[in-house]
Amino acid sequence: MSDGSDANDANDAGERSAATRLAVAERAARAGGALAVERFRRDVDVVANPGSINAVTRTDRDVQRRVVDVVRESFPDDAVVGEEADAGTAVPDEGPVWVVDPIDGTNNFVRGLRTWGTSVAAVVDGAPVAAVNHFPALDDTYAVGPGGVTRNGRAVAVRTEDDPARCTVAPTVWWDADDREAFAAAARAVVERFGDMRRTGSTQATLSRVAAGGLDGAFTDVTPHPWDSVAGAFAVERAGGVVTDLDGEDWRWAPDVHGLVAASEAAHAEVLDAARELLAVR
Ligand SMILES: O=P(O)(O)OC[C@H]1O[C@](O)(COP(=O)(O)O)[C@@H](O)[C@@H]1O
Ligand SMILES: [Mg+2]
Repeated sequence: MSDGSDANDANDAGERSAATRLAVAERAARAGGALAVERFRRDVDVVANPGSINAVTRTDRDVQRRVVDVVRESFPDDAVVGEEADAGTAVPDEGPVWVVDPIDGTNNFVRGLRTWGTSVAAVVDGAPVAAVNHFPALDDTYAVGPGGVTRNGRAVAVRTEDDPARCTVAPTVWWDADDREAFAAAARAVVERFGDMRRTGSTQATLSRVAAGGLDGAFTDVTPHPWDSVAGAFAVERAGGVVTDLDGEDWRWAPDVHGLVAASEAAHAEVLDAARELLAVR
């Protein structure tokens, strides 16, 4: 009869591997962020989609290369899903993959606003095991792993406020120009239900702030890109929050997942109700 030690050994090995991946994610995000912050407000070169929400800078591309180089030093054979070229765009259900957004919040980066960061998540068999969202111009680094969530090395957790009038919620991810009724409905749902609203220009920053209690919740009814959402959603969940789709089912990135509702446990039901108001305008 087993004394359970095999299962314990497997758990230990899993945690060790998550801890290794977390260390690599942090090294990679810091290396990428260091390159970006050197150029911030000095050398910002938009190379695609100037003036648009989808602007791309030379730095986005260079940072992704640097992040991937650091990951490959330790995990040369793992797949990469990333916002810029030479990477996949969908998270596979099997195997290890690194989900990379070199600069989440490129528009803020271009305009000299500080809320942008480098996001690196390690996913194994479809589930995140470690992630880092590094915001060098803010000096904030969120790390998510077996031990929970830290910001600059100190543990953080979601807020416990359950009075919507004292909650601040963010409609996030962005709605295209022909989708402004949904955007307006999202904003209306927030201002009519909650104390206040925020929009940061970076979904990873928004989700990181939910994880750390700076915001009570965030939601969208669109399917986010994995690089905009996986690390931050994992942070919210590991910080004690709840992350679902628009049907209230556990959220996991998939190409057809319907929306994202990430909130503290105390606020999630109300944030989900707000998000579901968007069903009426579709
Ligand atoms: O939280 P907000 O203000 O809706 O910001 C959302 C924007 O942030 C982003 O995460 C920015 O992503 P990129 O800068 O990597 O393109 C997008 O999802 C979206 O355009
Ligand atoms: Mg992004």
